[in-house]
Amino acid sequence: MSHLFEDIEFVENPLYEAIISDILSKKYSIVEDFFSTEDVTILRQSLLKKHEENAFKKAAIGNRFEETVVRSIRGDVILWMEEAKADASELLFFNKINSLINYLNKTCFLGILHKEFHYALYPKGTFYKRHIDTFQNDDRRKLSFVCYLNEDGWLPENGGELVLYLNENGEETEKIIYPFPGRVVIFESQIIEHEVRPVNTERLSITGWLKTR
Ligand SMILES: O=C(O)CCC(=O)C(=O)O
Ligand SMILES: [Fe+2]
Repeated sequence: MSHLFEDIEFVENPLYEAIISDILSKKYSIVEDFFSTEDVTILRQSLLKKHEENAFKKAAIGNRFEETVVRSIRGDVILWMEEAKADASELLFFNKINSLINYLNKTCFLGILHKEFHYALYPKGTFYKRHIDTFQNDDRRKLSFVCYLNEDGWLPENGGELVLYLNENGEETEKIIYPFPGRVVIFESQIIEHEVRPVNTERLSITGWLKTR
């Protein structure tokens, strides 16, 4: 039977395998250095340049078609990324994402057909209250993906922790995740409630979703 597989080019990727095994066992995965220090610097510069050009807008709740800006729920400003118009730094980002998606589709049959990503900047004093990443009218988001673009040396007192609310043996526990540069957090969009605690220092990231259909 082995000849059936001879034509399929497949190289096992230990990093992606670790992500898959985490998600299967605990619904989330934390990956250090998904992006190298150089990649993070390039992506941070891209974010800051676009922010200086006033391209960001206040983030809304609801999907792109039913948006309301509610500052008491979320205070970040965002800019949606367009792969078709990606510059060199964004291509670097999308190349890594596409490689991960291809791997997930080959190995897990997740059927990821679409993706959406935005830059996010949380000004001092802002937060994103506890929520889930899917909408009543749209359940296509399967995996949430957050990548932190902060400077090296992010301190716990800077705030801005991502808190995942997990259910361990019927009890709710909090998984506290600091937004260290290069760190990526991936979790099941339809299951994991989470929040961003108030930030004391501007906090930079790219957030996105891998979607079906
Ligand atoms: O920035 C983070 O850590 C999470 C952001 C988030 O939950 C969202 O944008 O839906
Ligand atoms: Fe979220």
